[in-house]
Amino acid sequence: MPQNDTIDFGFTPVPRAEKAGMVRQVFDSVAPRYDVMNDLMSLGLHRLWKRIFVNAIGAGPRDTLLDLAAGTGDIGFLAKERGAGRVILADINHAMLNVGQGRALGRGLAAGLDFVCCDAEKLPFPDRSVERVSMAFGLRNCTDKDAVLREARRVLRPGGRLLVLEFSRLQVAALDPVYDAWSFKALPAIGARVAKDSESYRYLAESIRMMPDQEQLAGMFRAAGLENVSHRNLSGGIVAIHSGWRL
Ligand SMILES: C[S@@+](CC[C@H](N)C(=O)[O-])C[C@H]1O[C@@H](n2cnc3c(N)ncnc32)[C@H](O)[C@@H]1O
Repeated sequence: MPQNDTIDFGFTPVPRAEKAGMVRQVFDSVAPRYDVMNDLMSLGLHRLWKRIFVNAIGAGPRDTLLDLAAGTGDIGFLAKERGAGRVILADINHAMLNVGQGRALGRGLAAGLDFVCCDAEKLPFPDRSVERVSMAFGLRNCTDKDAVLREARRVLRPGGRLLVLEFSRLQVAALDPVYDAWSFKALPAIGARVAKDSESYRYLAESIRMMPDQEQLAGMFRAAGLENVSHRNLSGGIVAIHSGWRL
């Protein structure tokens, strides 16, 4: 098979056309236990990272925020609670969005939130229609990451901003062995016990390692036409927030 027709699904090359379906199966499987697993896998740190991320998004009451790969809603809910105007939660996976809709009702947040099932690589929104686009822990699961960044820029109004929160590269190499042990031994074991699915968590750990590093992702932002690109490491580079503007 020619190299161009394969893409990484974690550490395994798979036919490009099959990755989206395989990712969908992962999130179908993990959806019911996704939130509790996030707390266990990150030792609660994801809550801090997401609060910092939503502060960086800075969506005000007049802004529309499009949150891509919204999953079970954490980013959209926090943004809404902090005064964002319209919030659109977009995800390719019905099971994740269904969990999110239930959570929104439980938090009294249903008004002002729109749930849209769509592919971030091909957005069903008009050009120049939103002030902010965000994506947390979604980009590494997409088949064509460059297409996602181009689509995000297309739907942003001039003066609008894209922010991406993703796993990145640790800045202290001495910590790599500990991080590897946690990712490749502990995570699948916790996944097997709590979510009854070690394979999905093995994929998630592998996909973290396959994610472009801080500089590479910044270069992809620029190649998509975003400007004033910057990034900020959190927790020593375990994750990073990338930002770029449509001017
Ligand atoms: C790790 S979850 C992140 C959920 C949420 N943003 C959070 O931070 O908790 C990744 C999400 O990306 C979604 N996803 C994967 N590929 C996608 C695509 N091409 N377009 C939109 N969403 C996608 C999955 O369905 C899943 O809900």
